[in-house]
Amino acid sequence: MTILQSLPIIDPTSYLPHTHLLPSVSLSTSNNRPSRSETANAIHRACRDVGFFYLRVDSFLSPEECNEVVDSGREFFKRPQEEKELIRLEESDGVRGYQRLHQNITKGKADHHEALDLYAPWPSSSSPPTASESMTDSSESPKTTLAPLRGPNQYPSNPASMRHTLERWTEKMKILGEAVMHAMADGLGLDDKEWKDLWGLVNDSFWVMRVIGYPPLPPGAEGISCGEHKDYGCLTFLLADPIPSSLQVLSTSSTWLSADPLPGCLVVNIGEMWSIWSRGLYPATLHRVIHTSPTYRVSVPFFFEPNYHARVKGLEGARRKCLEEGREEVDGGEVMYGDFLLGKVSGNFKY
Ligand SMILES: O=C(O)CCC(=O)C(=O)O
Ligand SMILES: [Fe+2]
Repeated sequence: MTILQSLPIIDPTSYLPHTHLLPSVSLSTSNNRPSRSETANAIHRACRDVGFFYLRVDSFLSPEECNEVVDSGREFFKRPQEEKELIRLEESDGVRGYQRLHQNITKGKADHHEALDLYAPWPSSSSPPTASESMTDSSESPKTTLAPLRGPNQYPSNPASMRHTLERWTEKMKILGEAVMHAMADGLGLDDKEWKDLWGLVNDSFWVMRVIGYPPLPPGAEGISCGEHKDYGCLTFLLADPIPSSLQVLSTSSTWLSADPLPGCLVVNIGEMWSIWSRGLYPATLHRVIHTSPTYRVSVPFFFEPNYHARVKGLEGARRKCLEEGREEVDGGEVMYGDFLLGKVSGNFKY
């Protein structure tokens, strides 16, 4: 098995609509980028062998717009605690809004970070709550009458531009989501009809965005900045400030690799829904954050997820690919993404 010292770098330019490329990327320079088949093959290897990769986005995102997102988070976290608490989770549906330091729990342990969590608007066409969608019987339930995930997003008043900055970022991430999904479908060898079917499961993504602030871990303290976990959904696009050695990824060779930010790149990883679609060929990778450097760290993961009501199960194309590569397929069953997500978020916070 190859021991990877660092994460692969994938350039999705050939899958991005030309109209969305930066003006500085002329047709001639975009022709120097990898072809669709080169990108698709590279993404297949990255998803199969590592589960994490760098996505080179310098043809699509300017350094200024990336900095603006991180800077707005940094500004927000500097505001007085009482002001941040005005938009705490409990003011909405218990999952949208500001969470204070240690409010997020991973595997029973409090994480040393604060955050602002946002979700796609609740799908208007959806049916009334089912029993599995209610967490009102939990002793940990927030003091809110709104069912989880059904409340409004909450935006800070300071900085006032943050809402607009994050909404613009969301639109960009959705375009990137389509490009990377398409490259993955090609990498897996799906035909056109199979790609369209897959796209139909993510074309109204129930996305999630977190703006996370990490104070340094106190020296010698027990605890972790963000506990070891797999992401729940489809694809995570992580934008982080340049502080190295914070995010760590468990490689298939069982060593922790540092996924340090690279200029012009986002860090991307695949979540559990891709693990099911790919029949285990693309395992969702364990990762964690241990932030000991003395500088306050800001990261902004955008989770490009399936549609809320998408039914996710192993793809036929993945079965063919497993056979072709002589790999055993893993049956991950079938889940309704929204149910799966609710099961996860309802245990995430201490109120
Ligand atoms: O802050 C990071 O680098 C990663 C955060 C993360 O893994 C998550 O929120 O799922
Ligand atoms: Fe994560």
